[in-house]
Amino acid sequence: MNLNELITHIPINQTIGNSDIEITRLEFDSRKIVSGSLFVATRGTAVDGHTFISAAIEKGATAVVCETLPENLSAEVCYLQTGNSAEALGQLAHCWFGEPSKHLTLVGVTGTNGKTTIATLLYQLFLKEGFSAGLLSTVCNYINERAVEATHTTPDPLELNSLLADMVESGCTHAFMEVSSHAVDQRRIAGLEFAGAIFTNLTRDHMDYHHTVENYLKAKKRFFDDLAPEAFALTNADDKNGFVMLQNTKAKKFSYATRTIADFKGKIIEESFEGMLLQINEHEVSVPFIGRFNVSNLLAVAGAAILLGIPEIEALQQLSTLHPVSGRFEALRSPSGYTAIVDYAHTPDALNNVLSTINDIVKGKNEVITVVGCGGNRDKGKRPMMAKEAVTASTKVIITSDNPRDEEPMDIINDMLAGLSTTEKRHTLTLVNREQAIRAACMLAKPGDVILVAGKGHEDYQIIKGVKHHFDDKEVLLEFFKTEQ
Ligand SMILES: CC(=O)N[C@H]1[C@@H](OP(=O)(O)OP(=O)(O)OC[C@H]2O[C@@H](n3ccc(=O)[nH]c3=O)[C@H](O)[C@@H]2O)O[C@H](CO)[C@@H](O)[C@@H]1O[C@H](C)C(=O)N[C@@H](C)C(=O)N[C@H](CCC(=O)O)C(=O)O
Ligand SMILES: Nc1ncnc2c1ncn2[C@@H]1O[C@H](COP(=O)(O)OP(=O)(O)OP(=O)(O)O)[C@@H](O)[C@H]1O
Ligand SMILES: N[C@H](CCC[C@H](N)C(=O)O)C(=O)O
Ligand SMILES: [Mg+2]
Repeated sequence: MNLNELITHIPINQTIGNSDIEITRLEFDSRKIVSGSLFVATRGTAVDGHTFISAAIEKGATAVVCETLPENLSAEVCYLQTGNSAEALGQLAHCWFGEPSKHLTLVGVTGTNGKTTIATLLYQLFLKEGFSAGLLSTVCNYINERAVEATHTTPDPLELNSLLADMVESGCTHAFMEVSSHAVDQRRIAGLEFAGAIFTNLTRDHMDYHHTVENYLKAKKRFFDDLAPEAFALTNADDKNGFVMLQNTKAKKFSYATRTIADFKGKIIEESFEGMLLQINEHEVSVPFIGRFNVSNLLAVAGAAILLGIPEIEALQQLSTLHPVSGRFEALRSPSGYTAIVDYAHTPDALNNVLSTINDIVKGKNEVITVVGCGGNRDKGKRPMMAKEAVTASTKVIITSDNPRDEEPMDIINDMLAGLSTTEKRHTLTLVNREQAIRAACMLAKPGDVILVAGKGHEDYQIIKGVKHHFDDKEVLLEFFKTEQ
C-alpha cells in the first residue's frame, strides 16, 4: 500500500523524506521487520520502541512513524513525526487491513468482570439467530465457528484488525469483543468504529498497571467518550460508576439493572445449581446460569441484542438456550455427592460474588471449601483481600498457587495470609502445589458440600518462572472423582 494513502488518517506534524513509496508490511516490533516495512515506534511499559528505529532500518524498514525523530537520519528512509505513535498505530492498522470495523457491527464490552461472559453469550446468541459473527475474548477468538488462539483479552492493533478483516472476509456481519483497560490505555482500539459499547462494573483490578482506581476508571471511561453519536452505550445502573462512564459519551445511552430503574430490568425468581428462573422486564425466563452477577450479564446480553435489532421475545427466548462460558461457574458433581465449582474469579469482587451465590444455594446446610491463589506479576494489593473474601464466606479455605509467573509462590501466599487474623490463619490451610490443594479439598468434602476452585477457570496452563506448564483445574477434579467410583 502507498505510504501517502496509509497516513491519510493520522496527524503528521513533520515529514522528512519521500512518502510516495510502497509499504510491504506494517510493524511495531523491530524484530519482525522485512524489507519495505513501515516501523511504528511506540513507547512501551518496559522499553521505548524509539530505541529500535535503527535496528528496524537495518532490517529494511523504509519508513518510520515516531514521536521523537532520531538524531541521525537516513536518506533512504521516510520519517513521519506524530504526537502519539500508539494512536497512530491503531489508525494505521485500521487502514492497512481495509477498515474492517466499518464493515461489521462491532460491539465492545468493558468492565472489571463479566466481559468474557457477555461478549461470548452475545456471540452465541447471534450465531443462534442465524448471523455470521466473530468473537475476540480472553478464552478464545472465533471467526464464525473457527477458533483462533487468544494471546490477550484485547489483542494488539495489528492482530486485532487482522482478525476483524478475517471476519469480514468470512462473511461476518457482527463482531463482539472485550475491551480491556490496558487496551484502551495503550490505544489498541484506536481507529475502530464501534456500533455499541457495554459497561459491566468497576471494582479493584490491575492496580499494578493503573496504580489508582481513578486511572483505571479514566481508561475505561475513555472507551465511551470516544463513541460515535450513532452508537449505543449500555451501562450497568447497579454499579456506582455506571453513569459516570456515560457522562461524556456522544452515543445513545441505555441501562440495565437488578436493583434500580433501568431500560432492561431483571431479578431472580428461583435459583439452584442447575440454573435460575428470572423476571426480565415483564417476561419470565429460565436460564442455565447461576448467580446475581449473571443476571446482570444476561440483562446486558438481552439489552444489547434488542438494541441491535433482535425482537425482545426472541432475545429472551435465546437466553434460555445459551451455555456458560468455559471456566465460569462450571459445576462438576462428584461420585461421592459433593459439588465442585470451577470459576475464573480472580478479583475480590468476583470472589465475593461467586461465594455469595454458592452460599445463597447452600444456605449454611453444608460446608463451603474454597481453593484460591493469586497471580504473580499482577496486582499485589488484592492478595490479602482475596484471602479475606475466601475466609469470610467459606467454612474451609486452602490457599495455593495460581500463576506464580516470576514470583516465589510462597511470597504470594504470604501476601494473601497477611489479610487474615491469627485465628483465621489457624483455620486456613496453605499448599503451594495447586493439584495437592484441590485434592485436599476433595478429601475434606462430604456429600452435599461445595468446593470452589477459583482464579483460573478455563486456563489449561500454569505459568511458573516463564514456563507455561499444562494444568487444568477441571482435569484435576475429574481425576480425583475417578478414585471415588
Ligand atoms: C503490560 C502490557 O500490557 N504490555 C503490552 C504492551 O507491551 P509493552 O508496552 O510492555 O512492550 P515493551 O516490551 O515495553 O516494548 C515497547 C515497544 O518496543 C517494541 N520493541 C521491543 C523490543 C524490540 O526488540 N523491538 C521493538 O520494536 C515493542 O514491539 C513495543 O512496541 O504491548 C504489547 C503489544 O500490544 C502487548 O503484547 C503487551 O502485553 C503483555 C504481553 C501483557 O501481558 N499484557 C497484559 C497485562 C494485558 O494486556 N492484559 C489485558 C487485560 C487482561 C484481562 O483483564 O483480561 C489484555 O487485554 O490481555
Ligand atoms: N457481572 C459480574 N460481576 C461480578 N463478577 C462477575 C461478573 N461476571 C462474572 N463475574 C466473576 O468474574 C469472573 C470472570 O468473569 P469474566 O471472565 O466474564 O470476566 P472478564 O471481565 O472477562 O475478566 P478478565 O478481565 O479477567 O478477562 C467469573 O468467573 C465470575 O467469578
Ligand atoms: N489466573 C489469572 C487470572 C488473571 C488473568 C488476566 N486477567 C490477567 O490479568 O492477565 C492470574 O491471575 O494469573
Ligand atoms: Mg475476559
